[in-house]
Amino acid sequence: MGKRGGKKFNRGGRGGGGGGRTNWSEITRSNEKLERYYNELGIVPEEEKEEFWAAIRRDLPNSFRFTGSRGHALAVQERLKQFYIPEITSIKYEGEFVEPPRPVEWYPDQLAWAMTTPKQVIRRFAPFSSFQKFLVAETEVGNISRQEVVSMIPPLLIDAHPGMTVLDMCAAPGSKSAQLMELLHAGEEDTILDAAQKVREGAAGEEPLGPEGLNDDGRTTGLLICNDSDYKRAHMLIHQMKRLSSPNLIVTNHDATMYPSIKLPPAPSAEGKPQMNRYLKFDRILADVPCSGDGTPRKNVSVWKDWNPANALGLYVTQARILVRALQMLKVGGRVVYSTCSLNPIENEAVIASAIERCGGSANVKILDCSKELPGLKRAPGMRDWKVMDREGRIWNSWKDVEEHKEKEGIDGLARIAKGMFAPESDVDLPLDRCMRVYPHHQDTGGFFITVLEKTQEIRAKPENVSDVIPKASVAALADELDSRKKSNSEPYQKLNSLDDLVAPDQEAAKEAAKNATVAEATHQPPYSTTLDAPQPGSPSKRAADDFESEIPAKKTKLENGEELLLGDRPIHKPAPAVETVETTETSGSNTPAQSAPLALEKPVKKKVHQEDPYKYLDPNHEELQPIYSFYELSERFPRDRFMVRNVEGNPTRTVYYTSSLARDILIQNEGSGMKFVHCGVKMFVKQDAQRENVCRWRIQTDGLRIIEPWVGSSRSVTLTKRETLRKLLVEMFPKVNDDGWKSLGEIGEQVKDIPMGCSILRVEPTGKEDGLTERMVLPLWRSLHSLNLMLPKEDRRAMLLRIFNDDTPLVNATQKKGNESPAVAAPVESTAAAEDQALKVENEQLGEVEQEHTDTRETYTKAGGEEDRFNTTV
Ligand SMILES: C[S@@+](CC[C@H](N)C(=O)[O-])C[C@H]1O[C@@H](n2cnc3c(N)ncnc32)[C@H](O)[C@@H]1O
Repeated sequence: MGKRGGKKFNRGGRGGGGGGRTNWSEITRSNEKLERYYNELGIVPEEEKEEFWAAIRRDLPNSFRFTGSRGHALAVQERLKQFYIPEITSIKYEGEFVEPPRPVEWYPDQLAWAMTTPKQVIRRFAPFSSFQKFLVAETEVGNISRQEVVSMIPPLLIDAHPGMTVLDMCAAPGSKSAQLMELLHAGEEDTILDAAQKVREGAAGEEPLGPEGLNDDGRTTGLLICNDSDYKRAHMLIHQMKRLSSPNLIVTNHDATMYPSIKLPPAPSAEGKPQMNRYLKFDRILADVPCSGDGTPRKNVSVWKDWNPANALGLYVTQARILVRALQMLKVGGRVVYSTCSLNPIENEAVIASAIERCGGSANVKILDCSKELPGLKRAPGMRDWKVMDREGRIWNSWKDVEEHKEKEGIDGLARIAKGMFAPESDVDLPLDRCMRVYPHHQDTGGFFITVLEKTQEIRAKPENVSDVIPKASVAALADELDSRKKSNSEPYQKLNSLDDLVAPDQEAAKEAAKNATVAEATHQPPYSTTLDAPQPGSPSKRAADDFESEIPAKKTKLENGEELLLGDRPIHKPAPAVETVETTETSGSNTPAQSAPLALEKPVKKKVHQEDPYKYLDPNHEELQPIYSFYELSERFPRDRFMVRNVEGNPTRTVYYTSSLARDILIQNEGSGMKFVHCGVKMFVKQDAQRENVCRWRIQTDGLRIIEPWVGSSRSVTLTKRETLRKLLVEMFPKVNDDGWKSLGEIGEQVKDIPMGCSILRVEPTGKEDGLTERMVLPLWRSLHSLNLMLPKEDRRAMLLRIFNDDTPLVNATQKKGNESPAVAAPVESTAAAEDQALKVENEQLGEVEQEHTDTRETYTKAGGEEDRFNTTV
C-alpha cells in the first residue's frame, strides 16, 4: 500500500538535526496485520470503516487545557478568547483561513480546547509565533497543560473530590495526574481565604474550619500518590507536577503489579491490647496502564511501522496484574478507572474481564454505566465478543480452537496466548458493553479505551491459572531440551522448527507460582493455597474484609545483618544504601547456575540504585521556626508540625518544605521500609544570604506562597491595585527605593519606603476600576537596603507581561548594566553607600539566580524530549 492520509510533518527534533530520529514523512501510514485484524474484529460498524481509517491516518489536532483549580487560569482563558482567537482567525495557512481553537464540548467549564492546526505548524509557522509564545509561557507556569483530548477523559470519570485518597499507578509523564490533583484542590483557594478571614476576625473556634474534604482550615485533606516504575519518567512526572505546588502529592517508583501496601500510624488501642498496623486504602485509583498504543498513530506515526500482534500478547499479563492490584488496594465503594490508548480488545475488555474474574466476579466488582456522563462525548460500547491474533498473524476464534491446534501441531507461534485473552464464556454475564471506546473519527481525536469499575465488596484475588497460558520459550529451557534430545555427545543437535515447541509448561508454572507468592506477600494475602481454602475459624479471612487490609498485627523479623523489618506489610526490601547513586553488580539468570550451565552466560548486569535524600520533619519547636513565625507574623493557626527538610541530620540548612499531614504521616511511618518515595513537599522557605542583621534569612519561596499567604501578618505585606504599578515591577528587576526612588513606584511607594528589609508579600487586589486589575494575585517581594525585587523567574515575569499587558519588551535589570539603569539607579549614590550597594547587588543577583535556576531545572526535563512517546502516552 502506498502513502495515505493528510499532510505529514517532519519532526526533526527540537535540538536541531534530529540525528537518529525517524523521519515521519517517510513512514507509510498502513500496516497490513493491524488493518486486517481490526477489520476482521469489526471494531467499528461497516458503514464507519472508511471514516475510521481515514481519520486514524491524519495528523492529530492540537489541544490544551487550563488549570481548573486556579482562579487566574480563568484570566488566561479570557486572554485566549479576547486576544488570540481573533488573531488566529486572520491567519492564512496554505491559502485557507485557519480554524481557531474551540472549547471541547464535553469538558466542563470550557477548560479544554482543541484546534485542527497541528502542533508542528503552530511551532514553526511565523504568524503563530505570538500564540505559540503564549502557550509556552503559560504552560511553563502551570496555567495551561498541553494534553491530548482523549487523555483528558479518565480523570473526568473518576469522580474525585477534595479529601479523597487517590493513587495514579502508572502516572508518568503526569498529564492525568495534574487533572487529578486539580480535582483534589477544587475550591480550595476560596475556602482558605474564608478560614483565614474568620481566624483574623476572632470568629474561629479551636476546631479546624472548612467544608468536607477541605476541613483543614480550608486546605484539602486529600492525597494523591503518583507512581511510575521507570525512575527517569518518574522525574518527568515530578517536573510536571511541581508546577501545581501541592503539599498533598507523593511520588513513588514501584512496579504497579506488586505495589507495596503503605503503612499508616497505628490506631489508638484499648489498654493492654497490641497496636494494630493500619494500611492506606484508596478512594480512587487510576490505572492508565502501559499499552501497545495503537490508538495513537495520529501522533506517534511509528505505530504504523512497529505494530505487531505480539505487543498486546506481551502486555496483557502486566495490565491484568496492575488492575487486580488496584482493586485490592481500593476501598469498598471506591472507583478504579482503567484506561489505555490502544484499541485491541486483548489489552482492554479481556483485561477487565480477567481482573473481575480473578477478584471473584461481578458480585465484588461492578462495571459502571457511564453512558450519561460527559454528555456530548461520542463513544462506542465495549466489545462483548472478539478474536485473538497470534504473533504470526493467525486469528483465533476461541481458546478451545487454540488448545485443539496445540494438541495436534504443538505450540509453534502461539506463545503467550492465554485463555483470559478471549471473551468470557457465554454463562458469564459481564456487561462489557459498558466499557467505552473512543475512535479517531468520532470527534477527530486519538483512539482510547476507558472503563470505570466500582468495588462493591472486599476481595481476595485468585492466582493466575498458569495452565491457561501458552508459555514462551526461554534460553534455559532451550538448553535443557537440546541436551535431552542429543543422543550422544558425538551426535549433532536435531533441527528444530520453533523455540516454543521446546518449552515444558511446568517450568513456566514454577516461575509464575514464585511471582504469585511475591504478589501475595505484597498484598497482605496469605499464600494462595490458604486463601482458596475455606476460611479457618479465627483466621484473618474470617475478619471483616476491610480490616484485613487495614489492620495487620505488627510482626518483626531480623535480617542476617541484624536489621529489623516489619513483616506482613510488603515484600521484604532491604533499606536503601546510604550513598547517592550506586551501581551494584548482579549476575543474571537464576540463582542455580548449574542447571542452566550449558547455554546460560553469566553476564554481569549493572543495576542503578537511586538513592533519594531522606525526608526529616522538624520538631514543631525547632529554634529556626520561631524567628520565621515572628518575622512574618505567621498565625499560630498555621501548622508547625508539617515542615520537613531533606538531609540525614534533619537540620534546616537551605530549604524547608511543607507537606500535608497525611503525607507527613506516610513518610514517617514508612521510613526505611523500602518504600521508594521520590518526591514530596513544596518548597516553603529558602535560606537567603541577607546582608543585614535582624533580617530573617528564610524567604518565602514562590511555590509555597499560595499556601502560607493568608496566614502572613499585615506588616509583611504590600497591597497593589493599579495596572501600571504591576507592569513597572514586572519589567524592572530591581527598582530603586531609597534616595526618593520610592516616589516612582506610585501607589506602593509609601508602603515599601518603610517596610523592613527582607521578604514580604505583594497582594494584587482587583478593584473593578479602569486602571485596576481583574485578577487577585500574590507574589513574593524582597526589600533590600536600596531597592525592591519581585522574586519571580524571568519566565513568569514574561508570561504575566504578555498575558496582562500584551507586552513582550525585554526585562530591565537595573543592577547589571549602566545602559539599562532606571532613573532611580542613575541618581547620585552617596560614597558611604557604595560598598553597600555592591553587596546588595550581589544579593539581588543571587536572588534572581536562585529563581532562574529553579526554572532552568524545569526546562531540562522538557528539553529531554522524545521520552513521552516511548510508552505511547497520550500526553
Ligand atoms: C500510558 S503511560 C502513562 C501516562 C500517564 N498516565 C499520563 O497521563 O501522563 C504508562 C506508564 O506506565 C509506566 N509503567 C510501565 N510498566 C509499569 C509497571 N509495571 N508499574 C508501574 N508503571 C509502569 C511507564 O513507565 C509509563 O510511564
